[in-house]
Amino acid sequence: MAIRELKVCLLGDTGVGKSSIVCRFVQDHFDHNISPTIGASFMTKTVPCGNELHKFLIWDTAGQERFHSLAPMYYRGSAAAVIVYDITKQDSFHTLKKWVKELKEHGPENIVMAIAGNKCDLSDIREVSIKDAKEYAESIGAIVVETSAKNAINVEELFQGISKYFLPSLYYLYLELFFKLQ
Ligand SMILES: Nc1nc2c(ncn2[C@@H]2O[C@H](COP(=O)(O)OP(=O)(O)OP(=O)(O)O)[C@@H](O)[C@H]2O)c(=O)[nH]1
Repeated sequence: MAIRELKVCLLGDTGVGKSSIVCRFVQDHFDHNISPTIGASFMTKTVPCGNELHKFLIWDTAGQERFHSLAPMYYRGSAAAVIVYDITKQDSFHTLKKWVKELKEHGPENIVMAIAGNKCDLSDIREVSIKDAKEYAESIGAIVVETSAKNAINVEELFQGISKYFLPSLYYLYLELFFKLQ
């Protein structure tokens, strides 16, 4: 099976749960006392998608403002960016919009953008509505999903959504099938 490597970076305010999403996805684990990321951290996970394997090379960046200038090192060359906000913090949704603007101005052309509204287990104290998030995502052509790293909601789906963008076109699938049948 062919392996496709996909560099993915996570961006967003400090404390929105970027590291927790990665930890849930890669290790299926949640740590209540997780420390803020310093600089960035790197993890990988390989998942099947269609007739190939996708190896995610995941760069989890630090959300604290003092690390902002490092971000281009991680989004440069990325196939996709997961931009995370906390559904209980309107400010974090504002920061997400700033990241989208930066990606559009300085990020790779055609980067796939996926928005994750994290901490959906705290939906009773939400400050950002699903409607607002969906409208915004649609306006920039991004995938959007509400996640909970804590309760393992939609984390797999978030990365599956990214994976689908990189499936070979149907044409190539048919071609492959045709030659296999010869
Ligand atoms: N209730 C709830 N808490 C969460 C969730 N995800 C993360 N947290 C908590 O939010 C806090 C921050 O999580 P992190 O994963 O460190 O956030 P981060 O975005 O990586 O933060 P930086 O590394 O500073 O950029 C921690 O106390 C987590 O336990 C979630 O889905 N639900």
